[in-house]
Amino acid sequence: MSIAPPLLAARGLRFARNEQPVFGPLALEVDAGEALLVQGDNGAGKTTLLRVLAGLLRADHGDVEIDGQAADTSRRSRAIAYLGHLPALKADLSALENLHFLCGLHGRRKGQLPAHALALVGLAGYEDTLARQLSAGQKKRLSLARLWLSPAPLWLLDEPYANLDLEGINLVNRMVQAHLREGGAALLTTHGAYAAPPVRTRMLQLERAT
Ligand SMILES: Nc1ncnc2c1ncn2[C@@H]1O[C@H](COP(=O)(O)OP(=O)(O)OP(=O)(O)O)[C@@H](O)[C@H]1O
Repeated sequence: MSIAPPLLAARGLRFARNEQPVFGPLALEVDAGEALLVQGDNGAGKTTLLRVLAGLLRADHGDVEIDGQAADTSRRSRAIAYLGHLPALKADLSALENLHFLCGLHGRRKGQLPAHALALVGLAGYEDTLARQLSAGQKKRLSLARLWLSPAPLWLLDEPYANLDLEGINLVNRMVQAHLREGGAALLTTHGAYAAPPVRTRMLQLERAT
C-alpha cells in the first residue's frame, strides 16, 4: 500500500527582508482533506508566508513540495488558487465577465459554471454589475466565486473572512468544507481561530520576528 505524499509540504523555510528575518525556519504539511490555520498577530508574516508558498516571493532557504514534487512554476500554477488581500478583479468587466475571463485563463472546476458560482456566493442579480461598482464585501464574494471555480486543489487564503458579514464568514467555511470533501486542501490566515471551519485542521502559529 502506498501512502500519498502531502499535498503541500515545506521544510526549513525561511524568509528575510533586508536581512531582517520575517519568519522561519519553519516546516509545514497539509494533506488532501485538511486545512492549515496560519495564525499570528499583525506583522507576524502570514501574508509573506502565503506569498512564498504561492511562488510570488522567493524564500531565502528551504524547500516547498506539491504532491511530493519540487514546487516549480508549472506545478504551482496547476495546483494553487490564491486569494489575496486585494481582489484581483478586472474593474471594468462585469461580475459574470470577470468569472468567464478567469475560467478562460485557468480552466474551471468540473461541473461548475460562472453563473452558478455567482449565485453560490450570494451575487445572483449582480451578473451585469461592473466589478468596480461592487462593495468591498461584494468584491470579496466575487473573488470567492472565482476561487470556487478554480480547478486547483490547494487553496491559499489570506484573511478570507476580511470584509465579510456573518453570512459571508459561514459561506467561506461551507466552501472550505466542500472543497476538502472533494479532496482539496486549504491554508487560511487569520488573527484568531474563532471563525475557523469545522474540518480536520492543523495549526501554525507565527511569531513576529524580533
Ligand atoms: N512590501 C514590503 N516591504 C517591506 N516590508 C514588508 C512588506 N510587506 C510586509 N513587510 C513587513 O514584513 C513583515 C510581515 O508582514 P506580513 O504582511 O507578512 O504580516 P501579516 O502577518 O500578514 O500581517 P497582517 O496581519 O497585518 O496582515 C512586517 O514586519 C511587515 O512590515
